Amino acid sequence: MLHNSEVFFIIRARFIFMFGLNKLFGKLNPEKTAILTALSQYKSAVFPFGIANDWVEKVDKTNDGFEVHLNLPFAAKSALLDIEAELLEKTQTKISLSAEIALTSTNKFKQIKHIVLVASGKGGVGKSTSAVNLVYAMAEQGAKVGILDADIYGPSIPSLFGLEDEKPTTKDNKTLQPIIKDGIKMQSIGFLVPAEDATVWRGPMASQALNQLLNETDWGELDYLFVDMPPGTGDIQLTMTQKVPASGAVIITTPQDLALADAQKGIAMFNQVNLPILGLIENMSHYICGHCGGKNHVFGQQGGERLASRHGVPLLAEIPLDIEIRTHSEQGLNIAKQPIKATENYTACSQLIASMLHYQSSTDSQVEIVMTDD
Ligand SMILES: Nc1ncnc2c1ncn2[C@@H]1O[C@H](COP(=O)(O)OP(=O)(O)OP(=O)(O)O)[C@@H](O)[C@H]1O
Repeated sequence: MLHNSEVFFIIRARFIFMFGLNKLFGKLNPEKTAILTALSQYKSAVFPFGIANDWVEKVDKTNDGFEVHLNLPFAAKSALLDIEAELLEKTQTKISLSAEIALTSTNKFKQIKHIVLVASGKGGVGKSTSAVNLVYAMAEQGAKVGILDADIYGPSIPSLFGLEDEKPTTKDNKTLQPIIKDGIKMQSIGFLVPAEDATVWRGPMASQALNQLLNETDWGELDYLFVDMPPGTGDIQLTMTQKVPASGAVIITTPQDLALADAQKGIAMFNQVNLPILGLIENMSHYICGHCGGKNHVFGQQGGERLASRHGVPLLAEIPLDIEIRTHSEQGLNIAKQPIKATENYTACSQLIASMLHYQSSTDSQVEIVMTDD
């Protein structure tokens, strides 16, 4: 038997559904209703609750099907092809999707919706390379993205973007303009002081420098700002973590035991300050043989998976050890615009991060799906 609150929930849900449809189309139309139903039933790791009706901006009839425009509340534009394929299968109608990315979350800092820390317990595991490639992938999903190089002791953002000779400018003598490449805004101590000066900085100076770079850069509006943290889990990293109003952290590790042990310390550090861990990325996870296509687990197997499941955090990606990743990074190339296989990993990973940040901060979606039994 239904309880009062359940009856209320059902009436409310129906009201929202009907009102939403009427608002969109004036009068209900069976073909359009079927499209909305199919969209809401589409499920994937990135869209665990389907495509909500209120993300649908408009549905237009064309000569051979429909055009549907979405306002997606997180960056996942390249999922549209997959969604189109499922809609075709379900409705037997050709449906072309287009989308704008319009985050609904409130700003976490100034005009920045989300700040994501990219950390590693150990140096040299590919943290900066992964951070830069995630940023490229996220921008390709239609988001406004920035990256802050907090790796004060070894700033590598200028070289990974191929912008070593750039110098930030100021319009008002108070704030620095970020350097911009492919629409991505960036700031790094490496643009401001010679590398040898940065390496001698002590802890307080390092976290002060991070604060200044974050506060005194004119970031403008950003959906996601990634922070490339210094490697390690010591006091400096802890202080930095406490000073940045981040939404979550991503930890990069390799499958080696030593790296995994340090990644575990990273998990403990973020738990200590109650910062949600969005997931682990196992970098240099395996090597695909260029001759036979076989997978070689050069540094060990399933270490990232075991660590992730032990701590209840998602394993976001297993990125191969790939010569093209290294060469593209060394040349400062935008990996998301290159036709290389490894790009898929960063694309999938960036969508998962965007989705998790959305559902983590969206109270609306929780209100609609939670049912009480009192
Ligand atoms: N998946 C990969 N495949 C091949 N090479 C990689 C991969 N990831 C990173 N590398 C290479 O490994 C080296 C170290 O990467 P990177 O500088 O990103 O590590 P890091 O963890 O940021 O280091 P640091 O601790 O010094 O900040 C670089 O030469 C980079 O090109």
